[in-house]
Amino acid sequence: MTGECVWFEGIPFPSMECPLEHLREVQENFIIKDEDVLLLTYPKSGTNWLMETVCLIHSKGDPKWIQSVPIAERSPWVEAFSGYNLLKDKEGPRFITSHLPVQLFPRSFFKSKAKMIYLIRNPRDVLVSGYFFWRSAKFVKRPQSLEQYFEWFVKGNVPFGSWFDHTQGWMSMRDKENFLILSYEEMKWDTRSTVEKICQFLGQTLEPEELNSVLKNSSFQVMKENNMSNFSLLKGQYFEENGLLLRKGIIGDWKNYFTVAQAEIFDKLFQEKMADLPQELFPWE
Ligand SMILES: Nc1ncnc2c1ncn2[C@@H]1O[C@H](COP(=O)(O)O)[C@@H](OP(=O)(O)O)[C@H]1O
Ligand SMILES: CCc1ccc(OS(=O)(=O)O)cc1
Repeated sequence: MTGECVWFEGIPFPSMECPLEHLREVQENFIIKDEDVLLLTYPKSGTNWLMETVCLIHSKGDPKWIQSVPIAERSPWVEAFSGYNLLKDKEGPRFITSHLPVQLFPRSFFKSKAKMIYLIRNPRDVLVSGYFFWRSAKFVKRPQSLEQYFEWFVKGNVPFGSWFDHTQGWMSMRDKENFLILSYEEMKWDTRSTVEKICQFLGQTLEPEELNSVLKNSSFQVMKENNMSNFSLLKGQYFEENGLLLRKGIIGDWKNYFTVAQAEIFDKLFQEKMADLPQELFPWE
């Protein structure tokens, strides 16, 4: 194990980019503007795919921006020290990414009209994706086995805390007109319709060939080869290995890893924790 997490309000955060004083500063003093677009996810839900898609929609399918500027500079993570510094002086509409749970998000946001997209994914696939990702990261407590990570995940003892609490928290915004919920699964099943939905939400129109270019340039294979988007620039400082962000990009990989007992524990937990939300919100269930 290298880095440990820092704990803020009962939740573990990556130690390197999210020191305690910084998380407090973000919550209390960062100003969200009405024209901002917020990309909100629990880690490993397809955050970077959504970022790439939104950037390409913004550039009307022209890949120049995504091929020349690192993804973390195009839509910085506000809770990351470096992201915050990029964002705070930026003029005009901003894309802002965040894994923060709703109760720790900048307070100014509750009074703003900023558009928010909350992307969810089957937590079982989130768990497996997270295991392979965090075990190579230098800035969190690394799991030694999937069995260990499963135990941590169901207790919420993983970076950014409990998936269940994160999802419950942000879902409380779901009746707001500036809040769009998407799922990784619908993005995979019908990427074109999902991109059209995002365009409509953002008030952006695309010509058919522009839409085709968005789809092509945000595809798994093209993103995997784009060094501005595949985290290869972070190898060394943040990660031991390359290729962990765009690992498989499929639905249902958890079935290759969970034991029968783990699948049963997870089903029970999901039912207990999410029973009060409409089940149509979770297309994988
Ligand atoms: N263009 C794309 N198409 C499909 N899946 C993508 C994708 N870009 C990233 N992903 C998947 O999203 C997950 C990473 O999520 P995040 O960006 O939130 O960290 C990874 O899942 P897997 O580890 O299951 O492959 C990754 O493969
Ligand atoms: C803010 C720190 C952080 C942690 C993990 C990240 O990767 S991913 O979004 O989960 O792929 C990015 C930033």
